[in-house]
Amino acid sequence: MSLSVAASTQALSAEQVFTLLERVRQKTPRVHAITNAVAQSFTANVLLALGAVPSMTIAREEVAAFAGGADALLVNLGTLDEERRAAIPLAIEAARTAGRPVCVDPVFVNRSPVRCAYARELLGLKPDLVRLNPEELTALLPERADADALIEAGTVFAVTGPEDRVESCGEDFLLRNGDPLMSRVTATGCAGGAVLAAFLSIEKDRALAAACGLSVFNIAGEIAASRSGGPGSLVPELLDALYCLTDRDIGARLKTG
Ligand SMILES: Nc1ncnc2c1ncn2[C@@H]1O[C@H](COP(=O)(O)OP(=O)(O)OP(=O)(O)O)[C@@H](O)[C@H]1O
Ligand SMILES: Cc1ncsc1CCO
Ligand SMILES: [Mg+2]
Repeated sequence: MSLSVAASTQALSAEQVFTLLERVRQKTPRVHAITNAVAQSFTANVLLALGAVPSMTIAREEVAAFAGGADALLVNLGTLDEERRAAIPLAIEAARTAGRPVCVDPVFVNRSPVRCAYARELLGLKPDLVRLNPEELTALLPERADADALIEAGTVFAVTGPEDRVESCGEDFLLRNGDPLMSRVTATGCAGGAVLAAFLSIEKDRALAAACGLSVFNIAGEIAASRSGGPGSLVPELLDALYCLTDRDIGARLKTG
């Protein structure tokens, strides 16, 4: 399902992507990630390799302080247990009050009506960005008009898979970096959501931030795949590639438009 309400798909320059990556590295934003139990460690390591700082607590007594003091909030529904259900609205309210971007990853809403209903409530809070797969998008927003209304209200959608689309009320981006091996390691999408949160914290143009963040993550994934023999070695190679990523890497590999 395409969401596009914008006039055209924009190209992205390697300079734009590297400039935003450098801003992330210079600012070292803290991303508070309420993420699933499977993704936690990998997500924290991806943020550190990127040059950001992770915090991950889900304790209801502390989560507002952590989220309110962070530079961005990621809410991932992959293991939506009681503790996370309680923490998520507290964290969103704290991040909103502090004026920080809120990113939502509605993992597996296509597999659970209860989770889908919860995720729709979160959409009512107008997150800055929603990152998801096409199947999750179809389950979450079967009516095109509902998706369009959210986009018009300012939420950006980052739909990932073999190709990635960033859809917004301004510019749209079509991104073609990444490697199929990335989908053979769990939580690459989840960790990518944390990267997007970091980029949204340093750039007010959310669609541009999302496009640059996805490009950085997927170019690192491509480099990692070229150096690894399979999913096991992809993980450390991805962390190393993200940490070492240069303007030349981006210039040589960026595929957009
Ligand atoms: N076939 C592919 N070719 C290139 N890049 C891919 C491919 N499949 C996935 N990716 C990239 O890998 C990353 C993970 O995307 P994917 O859509 O698989 O996430 P996901 O299913 O939400 O993952 P998870 O839920 O396990 O975290 C994205 O950055 C995406 O662009
Ligand atoms: C495998 C799995 N199960 C719940 S979350 C998760 C990580 C990928 O989304
Ligand atoms: Mg996912």
